[in-house]
Amino acid sequence: MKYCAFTNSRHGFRGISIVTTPETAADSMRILDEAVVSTRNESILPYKIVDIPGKGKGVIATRHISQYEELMLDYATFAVDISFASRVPARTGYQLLHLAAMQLADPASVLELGQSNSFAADVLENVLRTNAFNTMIGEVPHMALYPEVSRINHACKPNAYTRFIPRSLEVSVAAVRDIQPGEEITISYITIGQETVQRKRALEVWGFECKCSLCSSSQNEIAASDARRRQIETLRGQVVEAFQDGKPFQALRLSRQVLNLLPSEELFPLYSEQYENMARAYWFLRDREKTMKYAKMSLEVLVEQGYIERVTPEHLEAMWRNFAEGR
Ligand SMILES: C[S@@+](CC[C@H](N)C(=O)[O-])C[C@H]1O[C@@H](n2cnc3c(N)ncnc32)[C@H](O)[C@@H]1O
Repeated sequence: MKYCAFTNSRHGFRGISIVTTPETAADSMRILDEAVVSTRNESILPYKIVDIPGKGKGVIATRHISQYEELMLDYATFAVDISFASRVPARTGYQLLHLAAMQLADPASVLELGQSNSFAADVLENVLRTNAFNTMIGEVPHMALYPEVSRINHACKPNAYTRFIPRSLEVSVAAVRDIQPGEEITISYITIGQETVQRKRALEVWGFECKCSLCSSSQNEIAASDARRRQIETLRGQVVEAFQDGKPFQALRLSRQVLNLLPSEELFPLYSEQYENMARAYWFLRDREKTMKYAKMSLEVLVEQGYIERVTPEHLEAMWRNFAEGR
């Protein structure tokens, strides 16, 4: 398999270099050939990058940020085909990675990102292992670096979340809840809502011991949070079983219990799922009015969270289809 370093200086804030196959490059004209140029006024950004004790650099809010407000927009500057490392001899691989970085107008925007991986033999391998997010370019999995998002530390009860747009290798960060000036902005690097043991296991690939506020709280608080998370997971599973057993009233009751527990763990991304479950239950009970009410509530959460622009008849029809087909 042949890999090359392709660069487009007119992509996002800093241009982009992609180490990939010529086939993937040919399928990625939008990213590699078109100008996706964004400018911004740095002086009005609602955050700044600072040193955070015990975590290297991090991002803090410089003003109040409202729930679901978009607080950061970033573009991938560097991307590498995931199969590259296993298919190319190490030395050739490192050379190509460095060539790709040097083709950028500002190689330091990549080379100076955080490095905390103890197994990496090269600076760019370290940067990738410490900071990259998985993303698809066309149909092919790649690792991608978003220099500013890369400065956001992980928290197990994060106050922000990422929304990726693979088509343009763009990512935006929005607030899970209101964020106060001076508060550190955090995202979750792993699936949200897991208990301590599962989180530790999932974070092993990142190679750091989590020092977020939840993991640094007292044993009692950690145990209480774990118990609530366990209960939420159990109830979510029971909702699915209730539908499988044809028990919509039970599903309704369980979904309400999940909804009551979500705020204590700040698991706002799960609201939409539970409102959809309630719509599904009322659909089985042939209550058209309530089906519509909860279907709309489910979709309105997605609008607020910035995943869709508005609730359309097509969204609702897709939901009815899913209910009818048991999906
Ligand atoms: C994507 S980078 C985040 C920005 C990084 N702190 C920097 O200085 O550029 C990920 C690295 O930050 C550190 N980090 C992130 N979240 C952390 C946390 N909750 N506790 C301790 N270290 C953390 C770890 O070294 C991790 O490998």
